[in-house]
Amino acid sequence: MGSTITLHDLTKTYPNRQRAVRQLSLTVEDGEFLVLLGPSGCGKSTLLRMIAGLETISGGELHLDGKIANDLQPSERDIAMIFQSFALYPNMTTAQNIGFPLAVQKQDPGQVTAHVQSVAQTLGIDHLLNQIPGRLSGGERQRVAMGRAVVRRPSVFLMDEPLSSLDARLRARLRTEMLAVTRSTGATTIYVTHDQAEAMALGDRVAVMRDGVLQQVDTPRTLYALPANAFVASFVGTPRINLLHGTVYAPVDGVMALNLGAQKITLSYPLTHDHQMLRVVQGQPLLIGLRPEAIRIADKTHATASERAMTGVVEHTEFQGHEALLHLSLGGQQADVPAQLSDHIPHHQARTSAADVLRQLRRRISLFGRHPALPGATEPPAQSPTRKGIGELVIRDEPGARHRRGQHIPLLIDVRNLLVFNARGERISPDPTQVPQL
Ligand SMILES: Nc1ncnc2c1ncn2[C@@H]1O[C@H](COP(=O)(O)OP(=O)(O)OP(=O)(O)O)[C@@H](O)[C@H]1O
Repeated sequence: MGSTITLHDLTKTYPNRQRAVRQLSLTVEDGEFLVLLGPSGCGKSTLLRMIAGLETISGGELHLDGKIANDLQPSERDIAMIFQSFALYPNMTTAQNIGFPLAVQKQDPGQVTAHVQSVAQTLGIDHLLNQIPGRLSGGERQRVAMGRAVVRRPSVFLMDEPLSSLDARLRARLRTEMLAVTRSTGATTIYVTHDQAEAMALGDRVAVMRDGVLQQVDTPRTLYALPANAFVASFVGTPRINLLHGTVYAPVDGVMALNLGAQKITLSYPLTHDHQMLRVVQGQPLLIGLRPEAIRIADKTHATASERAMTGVVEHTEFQGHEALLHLSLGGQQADVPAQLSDHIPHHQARTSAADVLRQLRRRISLFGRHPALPGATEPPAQSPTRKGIGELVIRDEPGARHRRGQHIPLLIDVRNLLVFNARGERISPDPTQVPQL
């Protein structure tokens, strides 16, 4: 059995006034495997340590199974923690290390031996029960550490980058084993990592943090397809999402398009509700997000109804074995992820509903008549891109393809896969987290 962990506005300010976690609210369901993901220093470990009781809570509330737990001692929380550098007792054998938590509880030695044997078997280390840690490999030591955490069947596992010191192959194998072991106990798990691939592979849900602030918590699929903001979009997925500066061009009596500098992407008609809404932000600086799979190399004669032709100029190719990454110039400008606004806690509730904004928008358009009078309408130029040295677009290519530097490549962009963020980086299309206000 696991526990439900609820955080209400959890905050940590260190004595040096470093605000490591800011008003973080989140519920981890009983038996869930939640991954905390974010760059180094974003507050993941601090959050985990507050839940474990190893760090005092500066503000907000921690609930375990509905009961406030802010001031419970670590030993009163029924939580096991596993770290990257988990210290095993160097003079104890594997069996003694695994059995230690039970021995401390003064359990019957016969039962302890049987229990240790069964845990070691599950983790594939039963042949190492008489070895001391110094004679074990990194992966084996980590399995022993896992065994020691599992043996007392806690209701919560907190894991802080437990595999980061291991090589890539062993990590991939151990993480699958770890997932299986925690699932078999039914415990609730919070797993910290800064490796997005690991997070996506493991998590029932993934909570993304930045500068102490929770950005989004969702299933890996939703996180990838509907990132709440440009930071999440660029943190999740390899190769990274392409972020380009762009504006909306929306003449009242013409075809709506996204202006990317030298080239444009016309939108599909009939416009989706989300694309209709983009009219509201006409002329405003936006970030256009294009995942590599939204773009393919093909001539416009092959375009489907939702694909638009563009031209890219090859800057360079990165060979990756199973694929190649092609860096291209579009004649646009690559955008950075906007800085976190200090104290900006993202809230995903729209102030006005999308339907309301669309109603107002239609009324305004009918008032303007046939004149493209909404502010900010500048028709995108249609220029041919030139090489700049650094491409702003990265797409996947066949590993055997031989594209020359400076070569013009025909591209098809699927407008159904466009992500649009406002200048603060909040997603406004599709399915806006912040409905653009008129
Ligand atoms: N004891 C402390 N005193 C003061 N500041 C601290 C302390 N521990 C951590 N910090 C600061 O709090 C912030 C969050 O640190 P934390 O270790 O929680 O981040 P993290 O996301 O786990 O990073 P990493 O992935 O590198 O372990 C950092 O700016 C860090 O320097």
